[in-house]
This record gives sequence, structure tokens and C-alpha cells, in this order.
Amino acid sequence: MKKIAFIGAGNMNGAIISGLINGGFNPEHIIVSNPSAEKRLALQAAHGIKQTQCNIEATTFADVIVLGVKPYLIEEVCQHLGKNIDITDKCFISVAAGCTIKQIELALVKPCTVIRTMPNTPAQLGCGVSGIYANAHTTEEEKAFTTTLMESVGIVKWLTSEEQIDHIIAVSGSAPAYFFLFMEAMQKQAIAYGFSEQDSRELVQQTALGAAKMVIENKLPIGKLRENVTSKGGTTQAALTSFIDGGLEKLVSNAMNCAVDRAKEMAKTA
Ligand SMILES: NC(=O)C1=CN([C@@H]2O[C@H](COP(=O)(O)OP(=O)(O)OC[C@H]3O[C@@H](n4cnc5c(N)ncnc54)[C@H](O)[C@@H]3O)[C@@H](O)[C@H]2O)C=CC1
Ligand SMILES: O=C(O)[C@@H]1CCC=N1
Repeated sequence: MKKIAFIGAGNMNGAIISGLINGGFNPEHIIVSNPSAEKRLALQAAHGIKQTQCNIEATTFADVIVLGVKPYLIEEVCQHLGKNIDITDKCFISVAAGCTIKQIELALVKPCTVIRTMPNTPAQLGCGVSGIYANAHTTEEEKAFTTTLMESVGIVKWLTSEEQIDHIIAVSGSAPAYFFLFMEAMQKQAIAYGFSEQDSRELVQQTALGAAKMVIENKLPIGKLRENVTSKGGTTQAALTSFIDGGLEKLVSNAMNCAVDRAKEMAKTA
């Protein structure tokens, strides 16, 4: 079985590690590296994985290296690895937004496999979505392993161009936060009606879960599910009209385009 090094013990790598372990991946084959101790020790305590403060030690241990540091650190981390150890047989998988395969290849110096994946944090529950795009050095076996790796934390979509990574960021990578923002706004209003904070949370979260399950389990178009809740001249129609008059659709597409633009900007300034 392949060994995996997670460089960075933050939110995204932590979510993938949780998902892998919950899916039965052997913790002995996983190492995480992070300069500060707290987060890597917490991951070790939670999952029984190996940990180190040294990226070189983690990379040397593994066949597959998941780069999960902030985008502005990816090149620095890769240069350090490329200059100090033989990485030619390793498979690098970056989860970073706004850092291209070309930038990573240049930083690693030696030619090797570089794959970009854009997961999202529901990966920690096995409910993630990951877009994947691979460079020309990637073998079919490495592609198959990456599919298996990311499928252990959710669904996978292979992409036909690297640009689609930026689109996946807008559609699913950043998107849990859109739903959280919407739920926070609903919870605030529920509290304003006098419900306790806890009751407000339960009302909102259960409604979000129910709505998501209906979308998943029904084959009906999402618009039809919406119509089924909306009695003519009723309460839902009043609420939806307010959303539509407020420009919700445009607001959503503008927000998603802002995520795409920001990913492109980050790649330029890297
Ligand atoms: N948070 C999210 O929902 C998603 C994040 N991503 C990507 O994941 C990457 C990480 O993001 P987060 O997990 O949110 O950030 P984070 O800040 O939670 O995690 C980054 C971790 O890297 C560690 N770190 C810093 N310098 C390091 C070094 N030289 N070597 C090893 N570790 C080092 C930090 O101490 C921190 O624990 C980013 O590139 C981001 O674009 C991708 C998809 C979703
Ligand atoms: O906000 C970010 O830049 C990262 C990428 C997708 C989710 N979080």
C-alpha cells in the first residue's frame, strides 16, 4: 500500500486525513508534517498517524505527498524538497488554490508527477467533492491512486483543463462557506424571533440537511423541488419573491466569479 505524507496539518489536510481514517485507511501509512506542534500532535492523537516537524522526513517516508499549506507557501515548500532530496519517483498532489502545476513543477526543479486537486472540507465526513487535474508525467496508476484517495473522502470529478480547477473552487471548494453564511443569516433571524441559539441552530441545520437529502434522493430538477414547497400566493412565494427582487441569482453568479478571479490573481502573484 502506498504511504502518504500530508505537508501541513491545517483544515483541509486535517479533513482529508479524517476522511481517510474513517474510511479504513491504515494510519501507519500516513505521516503529517507541520512546523508548530499543536495541530500535528492533535492529528496524531485523534487518528494514530505519524507526525514530524520536518517536511523532508515526511516526504522521504512517503510515495504520495499532499501539499496542504497556504498557496503562498507552496513554492517555498517545494523548492526546499526539490533541492534537498530525490523526489523524482514521488507523486505530488496539491490542494492549493491559485498555484498552478507549472509553478509547482518549476519549484520542484526535477521533473515529477504533479496533480492538482480541489477538495472541500466536508471531506472530513466522507461527503467531499474533489476536482482533479494531472500533469503529463502522471501515470495511469498514479491517476487511479489519486481517484481512490479522493473517493475515500467523497465524490471525484476528473477535469479536462487546469482552468477548471478555478471553476471547481467557485462551485464546491469555497462553497461550503456560502451555505454556512446563509445558515448563519437564517439562525440570526430565528434568534430575532425569540428562539434560543441552540433551537435556532437545530431548526436551520435540520432544514438544510433535509433539503440537501431531498436533492440527492429525488431525481426531480431542483427547481421542481422548490416549486413543490411554493404554494401559489403563500408564504414561500412571499419569501422567494423577496430573494428574487433582491437579485439573488446575480449575487450568486457574481460571488462565484469573484472566487474564480481571485484564484487567477493568486496564481499571478505567487
Ligand atoms: N480550507 C478549505 O476549505 C480548503 C482549502 N484548500 C487549500 O488548502 C490549503 C490549506 O488551507 P487550510 O487547510 O485552510 O489552511 P490552514 O492554515 O488551516 O493549514 C495550513 C497549515 O500549514 C502549516 N504550515 C505552514 N507552513 C508550513 C510549512 N513550511 N510546512 C508544513 N506546514 C506548514 C500551518 O501551520 C497550518 O497548520 C490552501 O492551499 C488552500 O487553498 C483547498 C480546498 C478547500
Ligand atoms: O478560501 C480559499 O482560498 C480556500 C480554497 C477553497 C476553500 N478555501
